[in-house]
Amino acid sequence: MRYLIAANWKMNKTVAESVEYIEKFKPMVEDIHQVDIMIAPSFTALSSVSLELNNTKIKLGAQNMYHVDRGAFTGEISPIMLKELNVEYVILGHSERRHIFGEKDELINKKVISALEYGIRPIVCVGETLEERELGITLNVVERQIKMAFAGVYPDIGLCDIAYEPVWAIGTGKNATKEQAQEVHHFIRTLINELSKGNDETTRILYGGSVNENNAKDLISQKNVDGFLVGTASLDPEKFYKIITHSLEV
Ligand SMILES: O=C(CO)COP(=O)(O)O
Repeated sequence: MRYLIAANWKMNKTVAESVEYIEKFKPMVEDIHQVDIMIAPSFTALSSVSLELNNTKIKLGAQNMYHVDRGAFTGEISPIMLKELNVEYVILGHSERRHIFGEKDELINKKVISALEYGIRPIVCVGETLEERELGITLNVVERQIKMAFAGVYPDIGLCDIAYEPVWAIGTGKNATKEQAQEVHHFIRTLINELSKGNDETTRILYGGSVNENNAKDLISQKNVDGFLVGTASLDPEKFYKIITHSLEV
């Protein structure tokens, strides 16, 4: 399994700041070929970052998209607009989209289907809230989110990646322990194996939620942790680079 180490910059960095980051980061990872590296900047920086990443191995991602190719959808971004900028990955169903903007499983499913149609690889985010964890329903929540996100496309799960991001671990500095992560990742691996009838060999199950240069090695050493989706720590090229190098050590 080729790991994927992905940066989700969320609503951070202007165009100038994004370009400055990439110029610093590119030479740092020039000789790293063993893992896939992806960066998802803000929509306004996609075009400039796309040019910067030309002729590098670093992949470009978007943080969201709408599922329709054009039309009267004020404020939305379509898959053809992303394709034009060489976007290869799209983060879908992030908990901030679900909880702040009210995205439901049904909409996430439409977006997954659309991304696959346009050849953009979805990274589908799932994860429980603190309340759900305390109620002991973490695995039920993750199962529902996965079954609904991939409804109608189970045989194509291998064309997607999944990020397990417990909501209580995002931006809190309180990451899941390696045991907590492994338990859910193992559950997801078994579930997608069943759903896709064994077609999931290329699906990476990423962990996200307060990943940093100090906890990355412990987390990635777990059998079913196939990479990371990093928020805060990815905003600093040195920290993001360290997370990548730790994932080369396992
Ligand atoms: O939401 C995340 C990545 O998508 C994780 O964010 P943090 O790394 O800031 O906790």
